[in-house]
Amino acid sequence: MFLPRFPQQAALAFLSSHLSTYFTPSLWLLVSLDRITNTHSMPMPQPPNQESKEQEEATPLVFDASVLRHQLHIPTQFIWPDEEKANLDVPQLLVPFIDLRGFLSGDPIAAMEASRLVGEACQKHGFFLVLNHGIDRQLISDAHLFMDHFFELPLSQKQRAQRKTGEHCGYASSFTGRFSSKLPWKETLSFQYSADKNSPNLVKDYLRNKMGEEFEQFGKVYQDYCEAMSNLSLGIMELLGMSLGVGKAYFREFFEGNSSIMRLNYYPPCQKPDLTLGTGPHCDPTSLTILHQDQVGGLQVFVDNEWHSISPDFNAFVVNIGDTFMALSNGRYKSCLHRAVVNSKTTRKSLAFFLCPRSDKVVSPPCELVDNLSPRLYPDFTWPMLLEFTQKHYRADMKTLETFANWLQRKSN
Ligand SMILES: C=C1C[C@]23C[C@@]1(O)CC[C@H]2[C@]1(C)CCC[C@@](C)(C(=O)O)[C@H]1[C@@H]3C(=O)O
Ligand SMILES: O=C(O)CCC(=O)C(=O)O
Ligand SMILES: [Fe+2]
Repeated sequence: MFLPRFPQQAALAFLSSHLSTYFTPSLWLLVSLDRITNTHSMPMPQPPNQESKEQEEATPLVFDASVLRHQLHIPTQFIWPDEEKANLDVPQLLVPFIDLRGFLSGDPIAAMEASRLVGEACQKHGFFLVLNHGIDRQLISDAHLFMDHFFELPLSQKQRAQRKTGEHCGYASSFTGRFSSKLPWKETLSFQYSADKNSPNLVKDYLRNKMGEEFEQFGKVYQDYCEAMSNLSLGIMELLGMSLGVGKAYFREFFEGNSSIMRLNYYPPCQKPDLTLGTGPHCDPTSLTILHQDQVGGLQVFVDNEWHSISPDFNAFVVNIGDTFMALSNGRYKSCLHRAVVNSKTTRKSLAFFLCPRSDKVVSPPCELVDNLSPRLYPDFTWPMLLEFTQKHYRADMKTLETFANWLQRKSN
């Protein structure tokens, strides 16, 4: 557990300056060499898990689903250990369907009821579904359609947007250059969205610049989709604030001008779906995830010591709490372990919007959520600090927040 040792602001200033020193390019090189040679000579605590080392050692291998599909044996890097292997036939999770129609039209009674249901789900496992969310059906269909166009392009064209090591945006094919084992059976395209008024076309410009002029329309669809997701998440933040007793404006204001991540997940069919995983078990390090899955199904959530599925529903978004919101709520609301399984017949797609605070926002719970009975569980941090942790030091899993908090604490000692 985190025990504050300094006044909070001082601790944060100390940690951020330490972190930025740690990552100046020349020092970063030293740190990398230090990791490779394992001499541990740097005065900083070492990153806590395997992945930083894996990132150095990964043997690039190309994930080309159209080739792999015809092989009898899948490469060993894609085979997950027995204790993590997928079970495709699991019971369904009982998650509440929360109808947002009344809340979105300003009905205070409907808002109270929606916030009660949201609060109940977030204390238990952090997953719920929203219906009548006000997002245009055509926009959702277009977002899926343009995903098909993108992922069906030849590899060389998708690689125009190739994601570089240490970066979280771009096209990644199974993370073959990033990790060397437990590779996910998927391709992804991720990009940054900003709700800041000064960056109204970030998504559109990024996609057009990377992919070419002919991707103008493609960029527009995802620009609009991200904007719609950002607005929906601010509404959900009102419900979360009401349910936690801090008022509806608190978290909405915290996430205004958010700097979020949009990710397109594309899972090709796999001849051995019981040996592999599309996305490994993890808790999202981000604040709130709004997911739209196609009709195929594959999302599983670990509740009451058992994996459960969440069935697809075109009319619903799956919403879940991430580690950053768990820290903001001082542990009241749970960020829950989940994964995505693949199947042998059909490609599966999902659209994930990861709400993240603006980079200068300090993640620190409101005073109403801290008292003698509920002391601070996590140190102050900013989202870029946690993001950097997941991209350079630690492969996100079920323990990301705990490991990050301990890492920060050791750094501050
Ligand atoms: C900040 C992030 C890291 C990952 C993407 C995301 O934007 C949110 C979730 C993270 C992830 C999906 C959790 C599972 C492992 C991971 C490597 C993946 O399979 O995609 C994670 C993402 C990452 O790029 O590190
Ligand atoms: O594809 C899915 O259903 C889940 C993906 C996921 O958990 C993620 O991208 O963080
Ligand atoms: Fe996730």
